[in-house]
Amino acid sequence: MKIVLVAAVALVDKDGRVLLSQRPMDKQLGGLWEFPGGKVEAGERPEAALIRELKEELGIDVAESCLAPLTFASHAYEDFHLLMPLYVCRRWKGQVVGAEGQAIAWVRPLKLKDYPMPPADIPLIPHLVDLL
Ligand SMILES: Nc1nc2c([nH]c(=O)n2[C@@H]2O[C@H](COP(=O)(O)OP(=O)(O)OP(=O)(O)O)[C@@H](O)[C@H]2O)c(=O)[nH]1
Ligand SMILES: [Mg+2]
Repeated sequence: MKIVLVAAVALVDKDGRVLLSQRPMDKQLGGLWEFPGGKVEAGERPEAALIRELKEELGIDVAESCLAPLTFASHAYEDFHLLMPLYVCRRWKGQVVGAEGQAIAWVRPLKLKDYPMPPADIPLIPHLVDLL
């Protein structure tokens, strides 16, 4: 089984809300709400991948020192195994926008369950509820 490494982040605002981003309808798991991030490219560090994806997807600048590891997802999809470290970040530069046209939402931890998420993400929610 191919292991795919994806770096993701829970951006947390001053009110303790978490940012979710809606996957484009035409992609795998389209329409589901996910943590921003993406695939780590060959030779790339996960933190660098995340900083790159945050710029591309949300238009913000994040310093590596502001990425704190929280937990990870390990999930068997039909065609690959997802290994996804989840960081927490409370500081960034710029205004968070759906830079690729996607919907975004700031969500209170206890409301995360109201947003349909990929199966790999479900076990991550209690960690955020505990933290926040
Ligand atoms: N970013 C992100 N990906 C997730 C989450 N949960 C989850 O199962 N995934 C899966 O991890 C993979 C990440 O792929 P992606 O499509 O976001 O990758 P990417 O941003 O590099 O985009 P691209 O491959 O279209 O360039 C997808 O298979 C996606 O379904 C999540 O919370 N955030
Ligand atoms: Mg992505």
